[in-house]
Amino acid sequence: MAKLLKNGKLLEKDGSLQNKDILIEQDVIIKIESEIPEANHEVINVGGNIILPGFVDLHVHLREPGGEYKETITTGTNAAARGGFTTIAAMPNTRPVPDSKEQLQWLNQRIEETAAVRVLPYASITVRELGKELTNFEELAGEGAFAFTDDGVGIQDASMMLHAMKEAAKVGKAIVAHCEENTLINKGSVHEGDFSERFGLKGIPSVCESVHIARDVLLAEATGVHYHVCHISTKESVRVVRDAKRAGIRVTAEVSPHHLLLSDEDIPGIDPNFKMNPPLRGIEDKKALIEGLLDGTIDFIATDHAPHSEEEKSESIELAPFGIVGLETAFPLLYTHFVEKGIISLNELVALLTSKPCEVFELPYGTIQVGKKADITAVNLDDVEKIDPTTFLSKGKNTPFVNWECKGWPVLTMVNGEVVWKKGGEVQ
Ligand SMILES: NC(=O)N[C@@H](CC(=O)O)C(=O)O
Ligand SMILES: [Zn+2]
Ligand SMILES: [Zn+2]
Repeated sequence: MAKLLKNGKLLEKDGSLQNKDILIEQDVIIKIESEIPEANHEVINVGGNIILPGFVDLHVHLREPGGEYKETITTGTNAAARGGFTTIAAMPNTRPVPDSKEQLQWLNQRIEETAAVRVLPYASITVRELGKELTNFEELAGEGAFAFTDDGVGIQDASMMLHAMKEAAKVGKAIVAHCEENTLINKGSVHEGDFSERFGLKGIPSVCESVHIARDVLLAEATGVHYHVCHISTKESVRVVRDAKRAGIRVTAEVSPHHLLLSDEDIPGIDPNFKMNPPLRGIEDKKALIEGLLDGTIDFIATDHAPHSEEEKSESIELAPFGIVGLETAFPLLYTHFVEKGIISLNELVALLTSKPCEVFELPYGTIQVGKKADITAVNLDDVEKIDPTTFLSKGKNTPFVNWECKGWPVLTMVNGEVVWKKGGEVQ
């Protein structure tokens, strides 16, 4: 039976909201009109809420295999569905790492059996992400690797990166880079700046990230590969990416909601729920990230959802792992702090979470159109709620945004024509 989404308001390109019904046959949108008769369709009433393309998050840690106590493919994708995300890309810093055909086959099978939303698996650049030996890019691409990354660690060796880029270019895949120079980390757990000085903590300097980006854009120029920068965080990094784009180098970048919303000035005290990699930088960095997002230097937003157990996050600031969760709070936070405050339009925010990442990685998702997959998120823009980690479907409760009051919460998420989540918490 075809499904009919009724009573939804579609966000048009000019920013206006139009009452539209959407007819879905199997997993595809077959008709969008102001009034489609109910006939014998299965009617899904979206109750006057706004209808958006399902959100796309190309930077998510699902932790399975090996870290199931932090998150599983099931819990992580349920969290994605609750956050309105219909397609996510899974980072490979798992145990084992998807660095071989067999591991990637296993992962794809597991995704097929247990994921609530579409999951695109990354493969690693180096074997076990150890930075010593390249993986077999051709084999991994053949097995459906979305792109290549060693997220969690930087590629230290320039010649390793050069060879990785050449291999990635050959198979037509991107190199997605966690940029961190090990000799500059300084054993820090926060940004090297006012906060680290005030609290007498070791700090990670901005150059720890930006020197890798500067090196890599030149390597990207030499190889012609699509080079994508993960979780960009410093003003110098933004400048390097801007200049590289101007020079015609094929570089793209993502930024996380937390780096757009917070700087080290906002850290209330020593608290591992404010510890992530890269760290929250200075206020000038935050401003540069927003400016970079507005002028197109930064291409899209990705959460870097990084769940950890409460036990791990209760360790000292030095010992607690880096990372915070993001899937269930991204849209309400960004809507409240950027759209409601008039910094960007709703259309722009939605594009940064949907069509932009899809354009960058040539994915056929991220828009609501006849003939496309029915990946749809309905959002109640008037709903005001406080962020409460005890309600998260993610196993990870590690967020710095506890009790933040936000407006604009997802109410229904559909992937491939199937409702996978509905407000009230019930997972479909
Ligand atoms: N971002 C983080 O702070 N942590 C990530 C690793 C990463 O994204 O580099 C993790 O896997 O926990
Ligand atoms: Zn990373
Ligand atoms: Zn990450």
